Amino acid sequence: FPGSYSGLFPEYYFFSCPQANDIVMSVLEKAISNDPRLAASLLRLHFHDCFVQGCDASILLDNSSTISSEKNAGPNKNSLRGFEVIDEIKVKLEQVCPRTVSCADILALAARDSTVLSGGPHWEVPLGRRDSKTASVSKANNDIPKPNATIQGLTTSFKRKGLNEEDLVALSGAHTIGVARCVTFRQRLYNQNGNNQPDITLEKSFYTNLKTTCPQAGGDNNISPLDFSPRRFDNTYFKLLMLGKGLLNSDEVLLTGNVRKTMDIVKNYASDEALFFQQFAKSMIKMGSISPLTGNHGEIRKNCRKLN
Ligand code: HEM
Ligand SMILES: [Ca+2]
Ligand SMILES: [Ca+2]
Repeated sequence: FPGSYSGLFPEYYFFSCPQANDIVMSVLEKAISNDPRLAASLLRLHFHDCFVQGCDASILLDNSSTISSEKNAGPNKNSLRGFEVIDEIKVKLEQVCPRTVSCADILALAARDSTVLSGGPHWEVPLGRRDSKTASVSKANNDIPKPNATIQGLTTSFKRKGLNEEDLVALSGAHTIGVARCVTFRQRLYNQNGNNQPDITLEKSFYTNLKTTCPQAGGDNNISPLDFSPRRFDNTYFKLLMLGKGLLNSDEVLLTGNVRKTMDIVKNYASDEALFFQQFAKSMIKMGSISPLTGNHGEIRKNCRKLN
């Protein structure tokens, strides 16, 4: 069952590569101070990995004669970032502990460190994932939720991964950092229900401002922050949902989707940041445990972009 006990544990590299965690952190400290958005991009990479075939670094494989890269799937194309930093970490790890630390574990550590470096909670990352020998564009298209999803669509797609409403709301809180492109929220501004009307749950001044960033035609790649403190991992995201200032449809419906459970959780996180941090850490461990490859399954890639 996905999300249940996984065989992963934080001390996995205790003897084989005790420097692993420090190497990941030291590369990220530098990279994120040069480009703060990288924290958001790396957190998202781990999500888009885990939701497709499990946390197996399938997301990192480039096109080749045998691989059709997930990077070209709808939710990923022209959207994912951070691959070069993962490469940099992998090169350093191969120098110190060759063929030992998986790319899937690098993604999990990078997601945690990105959260910490942005001011969010710390958790011990269970380790021991191995890397896939396959990728799936079709699963990437099917299993990663869409920004115009309804609350039912979101709960269903998370349930399929063994994640409940609590996980859905807490993990959506990752949108406390980073940005989204106009194409991902345009529908809400101009044609929410096929009637050429905006989403009525959008707060008026927020709506007016968004229209200047995201015109009805053109400007597809113009970006807007997912919350008003897009470099700071805090609970502002949930406070904004309460004000009708969530950027994506999938954000706002956590409150307005008429599901009592998610609604109540949004309110709790908006008023209690510590509670959000605590649940975010728990849910990240759960998400990070989706169908890992262990034992003699998969491999430890030398280069995260290709099979050995
Ligand atoms: C609940 C369903 C979710 C949907 C529908 C969703 C959708 C999106 C979309 C459309 C974007 C903007 C992409 C673009 O402009 O190209 C985005 C950005 C982002 N997402 Fe999600 N997301 C969801 C859940 C998550 C989860 C679970 C995480 C991590 C735990 C996450 C982390 C992020 C981050 C950090 C960004 C900003 C990335 C950057 O600035 O580079 N999202 N998401
Ligand atoms: Ca994967
Ligand atoms: Ca924030």
